[in-house]
Amino acid sequence: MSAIRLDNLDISYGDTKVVHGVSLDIAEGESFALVGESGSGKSTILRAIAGLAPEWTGQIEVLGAPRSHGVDRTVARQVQMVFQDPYGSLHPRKTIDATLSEPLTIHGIGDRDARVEQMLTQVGLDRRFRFRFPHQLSGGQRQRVAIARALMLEPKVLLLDEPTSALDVSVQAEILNLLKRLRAEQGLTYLVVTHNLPVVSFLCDRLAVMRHGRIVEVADVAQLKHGALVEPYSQELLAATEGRVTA
Ligand SMILES: Nc1ncnc2c1ncn2[C@@H]1O[C@H](COP(=O)(O)OP(=O)(O)OP(=O)(O)O)[C@@H](O)[C@H]1O
Repeated sequence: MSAIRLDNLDISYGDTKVVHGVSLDIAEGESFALVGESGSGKSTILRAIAGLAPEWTGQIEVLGAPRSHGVDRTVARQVQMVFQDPYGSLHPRKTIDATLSEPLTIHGIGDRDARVEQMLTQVGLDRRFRFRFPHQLSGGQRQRVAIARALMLEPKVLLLDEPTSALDVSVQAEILNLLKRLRAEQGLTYLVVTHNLPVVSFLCDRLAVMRHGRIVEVADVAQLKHGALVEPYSQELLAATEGRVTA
């Protein structure tokens, strides 16, 4: 089954259409990247799938079911988003415990203490972090909390929007390793937005290159690794990022 299927998706902000006719089929368990220049609509696609960009036409299917516009509780349990900036995405006055418990409370799920502790362990955080506030954590630890929060409802799909680009280079590798391990352990599907082609090579199976709100090319990561992207714009992107480790 497809984890995510987009068919002829157009997305607008007010009168401005920023995504044009995007169609994609991402298999369950696959890790798929959206790459391309700034403003090409990558994050907007994630937001539409998550229900955060309501002005769209076309079709969005999540695990075989068409999604409606706006917030959808069923989809929220299946698909969760992780943002670039873990400081901005965590509530500064909530303890890690409160942040991780909240989705369970909203969805009426019990056994909260055990689930929070288990999740902290899964993302490699000591239990003593549980009653700390975000400002008492490092950037990498905060991103681990953001990932933990996204996983509390045991979703099948994670939408990862530049998940490592706000972090120090040394910490980026730790978070990428964590994401790789979690995917393998839990059979997760990833849809990753990144500027960073080495991240795509490390974490993903396929990629779509976007420009001006359209998909230019879909390729396997093997093609990326061998510099064998076909379209001229994809080649430009490859040349521009060659030798660069971070975005
Ligand atoms: N909330 C918003 N209201 C109006 N326009 C927006 C909004 N968010 C994004 N846009 C516009 O939509 C277009 C696509 O933005 P989007 O953030 O999806 O691009 P992106 O490819 O993810 O870029 P980046 O890599 O810089 O994050 C851009 O032209 C942007 O200015």
